Amino acid sequence: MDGRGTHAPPLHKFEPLRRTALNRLFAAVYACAIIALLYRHAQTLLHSATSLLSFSLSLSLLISDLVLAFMWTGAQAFRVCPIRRKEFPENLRKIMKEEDFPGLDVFICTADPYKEPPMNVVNTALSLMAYDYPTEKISVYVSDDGGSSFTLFAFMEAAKFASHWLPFCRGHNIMERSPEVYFASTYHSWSPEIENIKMMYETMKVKVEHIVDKGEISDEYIVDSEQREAFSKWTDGFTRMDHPAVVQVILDKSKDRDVSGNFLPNLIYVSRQKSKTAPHHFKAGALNVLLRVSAVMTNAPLILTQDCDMYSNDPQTPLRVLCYLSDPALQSKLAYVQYPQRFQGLNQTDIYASEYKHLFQINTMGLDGLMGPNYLGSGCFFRRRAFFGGPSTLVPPEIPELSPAHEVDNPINSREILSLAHNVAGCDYENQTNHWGSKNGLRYGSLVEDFYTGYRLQCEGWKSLFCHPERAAFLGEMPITLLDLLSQCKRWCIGLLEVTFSKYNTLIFGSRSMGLLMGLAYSHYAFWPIWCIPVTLYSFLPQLALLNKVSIFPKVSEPWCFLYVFLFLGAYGQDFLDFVLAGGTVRKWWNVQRMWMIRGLSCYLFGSVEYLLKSLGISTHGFNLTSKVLDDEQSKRYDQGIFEFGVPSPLFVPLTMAAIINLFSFAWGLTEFWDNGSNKEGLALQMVLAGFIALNCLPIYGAIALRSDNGKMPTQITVISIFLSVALYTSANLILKQ
Ligand SMILES: O=c1ccn([C@@H]2O[C@H](COP(=O)(O)OP(=O)(O)O[C@H]3O[C@H](CO)[C@@H](O)[C@H](O)[C@H]3O)[C@@H](O)[C@H]2O)c(=O)[nH]1
Ligand SMILES: [Mn+2]
Repeated sequence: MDGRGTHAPPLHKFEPLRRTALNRLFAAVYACAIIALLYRHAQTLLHSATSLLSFSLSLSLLISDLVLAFMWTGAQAFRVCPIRRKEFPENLRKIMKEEDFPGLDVFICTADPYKEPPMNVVNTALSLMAYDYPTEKISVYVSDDGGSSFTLFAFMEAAKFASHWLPFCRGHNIMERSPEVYFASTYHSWSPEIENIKMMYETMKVKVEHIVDKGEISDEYIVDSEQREAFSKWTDGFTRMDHPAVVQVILDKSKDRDVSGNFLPNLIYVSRQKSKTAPHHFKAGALNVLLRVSAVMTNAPLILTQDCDMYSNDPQTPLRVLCYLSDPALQSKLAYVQYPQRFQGLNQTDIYASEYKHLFQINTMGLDGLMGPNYLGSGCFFRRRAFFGGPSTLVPPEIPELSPAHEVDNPINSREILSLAHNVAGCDYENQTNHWGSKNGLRYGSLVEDFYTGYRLQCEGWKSLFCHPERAAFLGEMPITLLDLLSQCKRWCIGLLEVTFSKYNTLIFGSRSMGLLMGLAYSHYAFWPIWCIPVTLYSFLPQLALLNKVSIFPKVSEPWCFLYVFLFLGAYGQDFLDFVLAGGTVRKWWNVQRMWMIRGLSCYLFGSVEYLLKSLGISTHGFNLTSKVLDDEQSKRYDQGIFEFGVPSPLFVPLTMAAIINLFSFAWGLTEFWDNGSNKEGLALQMVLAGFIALNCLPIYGAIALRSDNGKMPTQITVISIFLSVALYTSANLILKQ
């Protein structure tokens, strides 16, 4: 299983996870249980055909369980053969000379100087420029969709700072190469040298933040004519949605040196042309522009795509990638090596489950044993060639300069190169052919361009790999308010449905191109938002039935009851084990299952509805950027593990209604009939379910009734939810009491 022959030292290895055999056995047992359940549903449905009411009740339960069964089936693909890899970067230099390392073009995307403060973007860029990799092989391209001169200014400052920072990092062999993180950490000793570089950093930070606050770059900050010329592009008519392309070489590796005399990597600022009339395809469009601009300027065979908030936490990261890329056995079909997305600043029990451990770590290991993980948008090293057709069918770009095989022979700052770079960053450029976004580059048509692009590449026959070292390779940020998190998740849902309802449907097209298992795995995600169907139905139907003493689950004395208990405990239990074995804690797992319920009642639901409205042409939606700015008060509450509502958003309404109805039905059940009721046995499971959901809703009750801070549930939402709950209860009464 070694990556090399027997003589050379190994560069990587992998081993299947030990639980695989048990997983398969359990899947077989659980599948039988699901079939039994469906059989029972079919029976009840036939018997209930007499009354419309009981028929629709049974039908709703059947639909819910069909969705659950479908999602379960998809999830099995992740459990068939999960593997864990390990690489040995220390052996790399024994096999390869540094001169033979491939060039690396790093792409960083940013889109708004207010939601993504330039200093954060700069920190990310510096951490990547300081990789333990030959500097003359690195080029960092920053895509600024915010078209902000402040971001350009910040990078001009960062370039000066880099000439001190890069040699400093290498000299001291530090791990945290994001200056902000390094200076905030407390475990290094202090020396005059460190004090000095810290001062430099602070001065730069103050300057950049001052400019962003003030909203203009005053003359005193512009030091030379080159800078003046760069900023002169920001004329009066320049807005973020309408402006010409700006491509600015800030550092040129052929002439800029750091303070110790070594070359600095290339650093290029790109703000693609925008026009109100041309679609810009959000991040996918931005990355395609970088793909072309970088092709013209450096055309490195290796590309790292990175979100602006995901800084490097380990300078060896590109070396690990080389461990795979240099393996001739993998080379020909390997499109990308994906690192997991991991986050910093999450609170202790991760109340919003923003770690997405299943999505980013557990399931990805499962996919790794099949054809490879899906693309996660950030922390991913691509082979440039993968963007130009399948492994054996090259789809050449319209001009030879963009071809992955093209060798750049002009200096990046030459007039020819710059003019071509501006040309390929134009908003009409892609109209020449309609290959971009469909056959070349990142794929258009979905708000989750990462998921969609990885999927399409794998359908073309490309493979991918998951690289998951213990020390996080990158650390990023997740929203700290519930609304931000749910809005992000809603955007993902809309994007996923766009894939589901395209001609590249993951079940049909996906299974045909990649085989059933991969098709199912991708479908598990593409159909993600339909979780809202069972979650919503199970949060309301059994409870409303309970309030009317209508039994919808088997009696506790019936054998069928065991089936329900087994299905519930089996699913939750296996999920729990998966989570804990991947290093999670019990409290975190509890929060994950809670958030699953919350998302089912909010973003999955609203995402599906919004997608529907959009398909009918009633509304439109775009890429609402996740804010990376922290509010002090909110941060404090987040750190204490308190849910943040605060904003009156419709997303909170179904959730609050479910909280009210479950509590009410559970309490009513307890007091009304539990002592002397007639159908205790028939209603017991409904009681348990209502109790379980109410337990999950504890933070919501707190937010409604006990809190007075700004993050509590807004009164409007409480009032609306009570009103709607009463309406729901009354109509259920009328219908069920017929
Ligand atoms: O028009 C746009 C919109 C976004 N971005 C950039 O895209 C990145 C991701 O945006 P963010 O608001 O942080 O979205 P998230 O939901 O946190 O990102 C996740 O989901 C996205 C797909 O929805 C993927 O692109 C990301 O890689 C993945 O981390 C950021 O660097 C943005 O600057 C652009 O460059 N142009
Ligand atoms: Mn993000």
